[in-house]
Amino acid sequence: MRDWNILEEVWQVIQERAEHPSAGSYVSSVLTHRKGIDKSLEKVGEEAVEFILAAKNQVPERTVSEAADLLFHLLVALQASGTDVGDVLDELAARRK
Ligand SMILES: N=c1c2ncn([C@@H]3O[C@H](COP(=O)(O)OP(=O)(O)OP(=O)(O)O)[C@@H](O)[C@H]3O)c2ncn1[C@@H]1O[C@H](COP(=O)(O)O)[C@@H](O)[C@H]1O
Repeated sequence: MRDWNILEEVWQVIQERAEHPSAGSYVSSVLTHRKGIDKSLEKVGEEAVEFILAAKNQVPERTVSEAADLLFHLLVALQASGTDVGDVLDELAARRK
């Protein structure tokens, strides 16, 4: 089974960027965007559509790449909305049958 720690690592970097915005950081640029949370939500929407198209058209490399974009932008949007990813994990765990 693959190591899922990368999701936690990326989440930690997103927290770090939120607490200490830095000039060259893409995450900081999204979190401090003039559109506010809308920028982050737009990215989730865009990447979801791109993922759907790649999967629907059965293009494996693009499906992987767009899924990574979607997961990344979902994590950024969780941060932008003040949601703790730990609560999302708890919710998934509570749904286990
Ligand atoms: N996983 C990612 C990641 N995936 C995509 N991107 C960036 O997302 C940007 C958006 O690309 P798009 O083509 O979708 O969009 P665009 O039209 O160019 O830009 P916008 O729509 O966002 O304005 C690109 O600049 C990519 O580099 C990412 N930027 C950062 N990360 C992770 O976040 C960490 C922190 O990054 P920084 O905040 O840049 O230090 C990195 O170490 C990575 O782990």
